[in-house]
Amino acid sequence: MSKKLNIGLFGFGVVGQGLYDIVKTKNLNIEIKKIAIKNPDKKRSLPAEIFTTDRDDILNNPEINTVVELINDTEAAFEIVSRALSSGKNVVSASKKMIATYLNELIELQHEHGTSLLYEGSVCGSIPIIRNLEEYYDNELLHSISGIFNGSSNYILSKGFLEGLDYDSALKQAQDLGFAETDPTMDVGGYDAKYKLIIAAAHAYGVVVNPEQVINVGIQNLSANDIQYAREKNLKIKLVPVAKELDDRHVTLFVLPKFVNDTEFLYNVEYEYNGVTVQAAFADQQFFFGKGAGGHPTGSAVLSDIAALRYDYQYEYKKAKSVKDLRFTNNVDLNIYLSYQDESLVDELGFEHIHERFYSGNYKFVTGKINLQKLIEKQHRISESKAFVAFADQLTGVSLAPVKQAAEVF
Ligand SMILES: NC(=O)C1=CN([C@@H]2O[C@H](COP(=O)(O)OP(=O)(O)OC[C@H]3O[C@@H](n4cnc5c(N)ncnc54)[C@H](OP(=O)(O)O)[C@@H]3O)[C@@H](O)[C@H]2O)C=CC1
Ligand SMILES: N[C@@H](CC=O)C(=O)O
Repeated sequence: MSKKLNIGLFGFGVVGQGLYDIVKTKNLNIEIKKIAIKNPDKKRSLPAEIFTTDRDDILNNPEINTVVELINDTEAAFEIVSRALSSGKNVVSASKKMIATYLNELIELQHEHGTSLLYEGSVCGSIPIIRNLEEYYDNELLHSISGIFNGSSNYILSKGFLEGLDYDSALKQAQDLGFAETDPTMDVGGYDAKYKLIIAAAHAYGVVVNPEQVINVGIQNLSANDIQYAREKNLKIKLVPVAKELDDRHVTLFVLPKFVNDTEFLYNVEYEYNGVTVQAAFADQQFFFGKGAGGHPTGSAVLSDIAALRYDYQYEYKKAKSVKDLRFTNNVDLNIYLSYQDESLVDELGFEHIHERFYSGNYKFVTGKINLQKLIEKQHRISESKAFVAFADQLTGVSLAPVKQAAEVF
């Protein structure tokens, strides 16, 4: 018999309400006892007695054994989750920024207090990728994980590419549908996809990477010329996070827009759908597909975690224990496309090879091989000068850069 879960829920927005809708249709051995929210004056769909603005009503309540954290405030979420884990309560969270930022601390708290933190809903909404990376691929060597990890930016790209809708209107729709973050720069700037990538990489490779070390370039500077370039080559542009093992000691992570061709699974992933491509040594290529944003899809993943807690499920971070020598690096070479206005940017980026250069009126682009570290150094410059960068290759083309001779380094 599974144990009864008495839940204290933090957050009753898109995902909190979505979870509540699903829970009430089920006859599980779980009960939502109290819901903490921020604004006591907001109109709610449930009786006032269930709500509180005092987090202690949940955290200090001995009857509540499980906390579900679904709020949009990273620091408050970390405080709530830390206190819950430290006081013997298991936690389910979907707050990817909080989890990616504080993953080492959260792993430590679980070890120290013997409590469990599950977060399937934090990565690609309804797609069960974390538990698969943790359990199913436990003994598999994973060459790469990549995909579409952000529903809002994919929604905007699909609306533009398939329906010709302008960027601002498509973003407004993504916000109205509850897909976008409170600050949508998180979505369109590739931050949200990066947080999710970092969480996935911890389970796939056992490396916990500081978000500040990982480049994220978004879709804000995408122009009609870039879309036209893709169309003419029968390509689509998607925002793609990549984690790739380069050799048995190095793994790299980056988030860049990518040209995707029609033989790739991601080509047909549209709107708020997400997709995850796993390239494994023995299983070869596998693809996971599902809704990546929205109250009910995310609520379904949160509920699956809650149900797993009835049987005391915990992540073991198995790869972290088994793979000791793997290190994160940005010292990789990759092929990119850069469309730009400011000619000096191309020189500053120091391409290793230029494959193609094009000038016509106000549309200029270059394709070539570059060191990722160079892109990181010039990231602000690229964004300020309204240049657009995309990964223009397959993952097999991403390689560890040769170590420079001392004379070249200095
Ligand atoms: N929307 C989506 O599709 C997905 C969202 N997520 C993540 O889930 C989390 C919630 O997202 P979402 O539901 O969209 O956000 P919303 O903005 O819709 O809702 C946020 C909720 O958090 C509450 N809240 C904020 N601060 C506090 C606090 N200090 N104490 C208690 N409650 C607080 C708000 O209260 P009030 O109602 O009073 O304003 C609100 O109910 C975020 O971390 C998001 O990144 C993950 C996957 C998908
Ligand atoms: N803002 C996110 C919500 C889900 O994680 C997205 O658009 O994917």
